[in-house]
Amino acid sequence: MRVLQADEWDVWYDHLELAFGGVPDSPEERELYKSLTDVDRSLGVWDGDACVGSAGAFTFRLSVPGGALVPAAGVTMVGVSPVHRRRGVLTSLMRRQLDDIRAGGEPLAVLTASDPAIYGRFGYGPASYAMAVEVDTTRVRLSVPPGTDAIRLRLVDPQRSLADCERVYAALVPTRPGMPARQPGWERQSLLDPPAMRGGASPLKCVVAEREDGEVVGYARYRVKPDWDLTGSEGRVEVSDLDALDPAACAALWRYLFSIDLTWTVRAPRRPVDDPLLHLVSDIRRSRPRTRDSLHVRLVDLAAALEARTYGAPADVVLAVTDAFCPWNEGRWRLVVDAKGVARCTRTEEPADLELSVRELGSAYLGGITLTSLAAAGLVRELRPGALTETSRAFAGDVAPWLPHGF
Ligand SMILES: CC(=O)SCCNC(=O)CCNC(=O)[C@H](O)C(C)(C)COP(=O)(O)OP(=O)(O)OC[C@H]1O[C@@H](n2cnc3c(N)ncnc32)[C@H](O)[C@@H]1OP(=O)(O)O
Repeated sequence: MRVLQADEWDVWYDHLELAFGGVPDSPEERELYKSLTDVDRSLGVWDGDACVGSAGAFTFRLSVPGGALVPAAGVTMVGVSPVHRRRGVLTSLMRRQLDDIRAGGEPLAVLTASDPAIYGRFGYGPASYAMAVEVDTTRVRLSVPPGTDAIRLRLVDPQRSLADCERVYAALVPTRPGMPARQPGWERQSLLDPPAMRGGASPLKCVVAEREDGEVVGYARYRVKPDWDLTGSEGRVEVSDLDALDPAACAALWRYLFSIDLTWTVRAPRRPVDDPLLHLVSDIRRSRPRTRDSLHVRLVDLAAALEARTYGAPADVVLAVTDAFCPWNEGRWRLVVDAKGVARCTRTEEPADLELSVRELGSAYLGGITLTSLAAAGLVRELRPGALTETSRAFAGDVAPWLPHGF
């Protein structure tokens, strides 16, 4: 195993495509990910001159409860050759990678898992969910808040409107945990539009929502997939992004997407689980919400991570943490949260109030999964009566964490 050389990237990426089943990315996607790869953070495992294992990391800053942006390694491009699997190659990549992340001083590692069963053993816990909706717009109506009619919508070129949309995105990042602040080059990901990614739908379109003074306060990117049968048109709107800074802009964008001629369905595969849409639709059942795990979080430097976020209620608890893969986090930690929600986390010899693994702390970290619910599953143990409620209330957030794009 060794750090990748820049001129090995294509062989390394060919290996990764093979591990994922062998369907090549479009040239546009490949070029984008090549430009985004941080070669110095990419590991390759070689058998002779064949690449048989890979793992990479993007250098992200992730929003956490309270709005701070915390350095986080965005673990990515993990793959092991089909003929080298189940011999510990992934385990050795994870070992090296987490040691490197720790040495580099990032308190967090985050990833989206191809298979949710893979990463728990390495201390990652699912911390945010994504909701997919598929709304039958022939039967579901939207009720919109006052001010919606004052929003002006403009269909714009996705590329030319990018700066306005990025301003909206940047304003949202500190308001919702789990969003990566945009790093240079990543804005291109949302504009990726090779014909191979469209599945028969139109090229990517962009609609922006403006206030009366012309300020852009929201946008949606989408494609239209026409479909015709004997009864007429049954087209679909496929929403890839929708971000808005106020309720009126949000409602105006959804109302537009619901009303596109010749379409019957609006499909949005990656929405926050507390999306306002759920409260605007007349029929939540016919909006068919479904959830899945999204961002998995690993506390690499437990104390730094816990001090980097703020908390919703004061607390003074001792956590007994197990962490077999990163034993530097093991042991008892006293977490003291003051009235402003600011925490100090220090090692202690005092008796423990709660017992849990680093994985549960990762799950609760962004405020979307409660320690109480993890305790109900037997994953957190309360050793002092009252400590569970106290800690769970402190960790829980008001806004559901959300990862708006894959990586
Ligand atoms: C962040 C990302 O990039 S996610 C993408 C992950 N990559 C993929 O899914 C591509 C296809 N799959 C692969 O490349 C490989 O099978 C990998 C990377 C998932 C696993 O690599 P391997 O080298 O086989 O893993 P390794 O031998 O280290 O296994 C470690 C443990 O994880 C388990 N494991 C490995 N893959 C899986 C899985 N998909 N589901 C459940 N458990 C798994 C192994 O059984 C083993 O458990 P054990 O220690 O109890 O025996």
